[in-house]
Amino acid sequence: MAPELRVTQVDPQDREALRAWSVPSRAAFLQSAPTEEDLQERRRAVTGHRLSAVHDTVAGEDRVVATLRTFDSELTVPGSGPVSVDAVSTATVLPTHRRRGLLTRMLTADLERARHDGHAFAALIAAEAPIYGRFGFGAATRATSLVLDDARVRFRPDAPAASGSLEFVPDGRTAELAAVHDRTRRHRPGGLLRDEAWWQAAARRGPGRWLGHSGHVVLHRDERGVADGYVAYDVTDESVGRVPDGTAHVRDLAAATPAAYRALWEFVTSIDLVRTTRAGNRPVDELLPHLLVDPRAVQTGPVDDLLWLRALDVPGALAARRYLGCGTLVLKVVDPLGLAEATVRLHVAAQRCGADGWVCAEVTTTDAEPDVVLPVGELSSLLLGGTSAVALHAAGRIDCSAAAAYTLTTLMATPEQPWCPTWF
Ligand SMILES: CC(=O)SCCNC(=O)CCNC(=O)[C@H](O)C(C)(C)COP(=O)(O)OP(=O)(O)OC[C@H]1O[C@@H](n2cnc3c(N)ncnc32)[C@H](O)[C@@H]1OP(=O)(O)O
Repeated sequence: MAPELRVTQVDPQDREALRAWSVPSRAAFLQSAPTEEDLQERRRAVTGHRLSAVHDTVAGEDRVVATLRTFDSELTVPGSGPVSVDAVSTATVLPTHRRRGLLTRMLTADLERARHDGHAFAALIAAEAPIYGRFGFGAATRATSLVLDDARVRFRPDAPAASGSLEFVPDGRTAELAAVHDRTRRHRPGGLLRDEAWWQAAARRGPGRWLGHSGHVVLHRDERGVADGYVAYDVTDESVGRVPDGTAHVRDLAAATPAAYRALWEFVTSIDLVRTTRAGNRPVDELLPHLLVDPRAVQTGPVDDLLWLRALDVPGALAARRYLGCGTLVLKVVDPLGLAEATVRLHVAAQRCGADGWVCAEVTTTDAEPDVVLPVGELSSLLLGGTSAVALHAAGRIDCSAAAAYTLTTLMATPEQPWCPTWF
């Protein structure tokens, strides 16, 4: 980085500093300069976050030319619920300053800090797939889209029955939605904490927001009146003449019980004047097709990566999750940034089994000959159970025998595919 460039930390409560910080972050994401309202909202959203800025002198003035935002969050890992994670976002560089190493400088400094602060993981959503592998991140969750032909959606007689009740949620009333999400995000690997600021931002409307301009939220309650699911959806109308042709766009659907899951999908696919239901960012192993008489009423795809993970402490990351298989492997983890290099023995024995079937691993550093040599990004993409070690081995990305790749695949496997429904 050129000597005239300086890195500072920005206080979100400093109005002018936040305005200067917001210029590159909006320009790089192809948005216009921030309005007063944008700034107010941004301040609420980033309070308590770490904001880095790179400054340059441009036409004699000090200007922010690059940004990075990180904050402490929680990530659900297989079998053991949420663990702390360094969440990385708003990595932006003005187009006039790209490819001069500014992202590299900000991100490596933050990862070193996060490692020092005791985080075993960092996580981000990558704008483009080629950017973050060099920093030791690997794609750890995938997501897909669904298109439903509503007229063909009929539930099988053996599907869980819909019980309980449904109600529209008035704008801004997010407390019960937050409680439902908090219940559901703890079960599937890849779930992330949504804090109060996330829900405050969700309550506001506009283009690109959770609910867009004209979305609705419907809450499901069980028979005792406890909220256990919701669907947030937007509707567009493509009707021509008197032939109704509306589309419901599911923005978010969370269900803590099978009854809520069925009731919410049944509701959103049976709205009058709506013929098609679309849903984005859904898990790749969505249950819905299995519940239908005609599973082809649901068209699935394309599938894309979503959450990228980076182990910062290899023994800590392996010990944080639980396992369903058993076996022993020595893993040598290579790290391009030198932050998490380690050789560890991962031992999962059946007798360490918990009541729910998940097993704690014994993870010890060792100087034994490794069974598997792998880059930290590849390890990170295996950790939530969404990537096959057999596939990485076949692609030449991890160095081991076919038998060791198989053992690693069975050790890392999870009953449900990891999924992250939360953008940040
Ligand atoms: C977590 C998030 O916030 S994701 C959002 C990322 N931001 C965006 O997509 C907004 C638009 N893009 C940008 O602001 C910038 O181009 C950034 C942030 C992606 C990259 O910033 P830069 O300062 O240019 O990156 P930097 O110079 O440190 O590049 C490091 C390396 O990554 C490579 N790289 C950087 N961006 C990309 C990319 N989009 N595609 C492929 N390679 C890339 C560079 O070529 C360089 O490679 P090298 O070391 O082999 O020379």
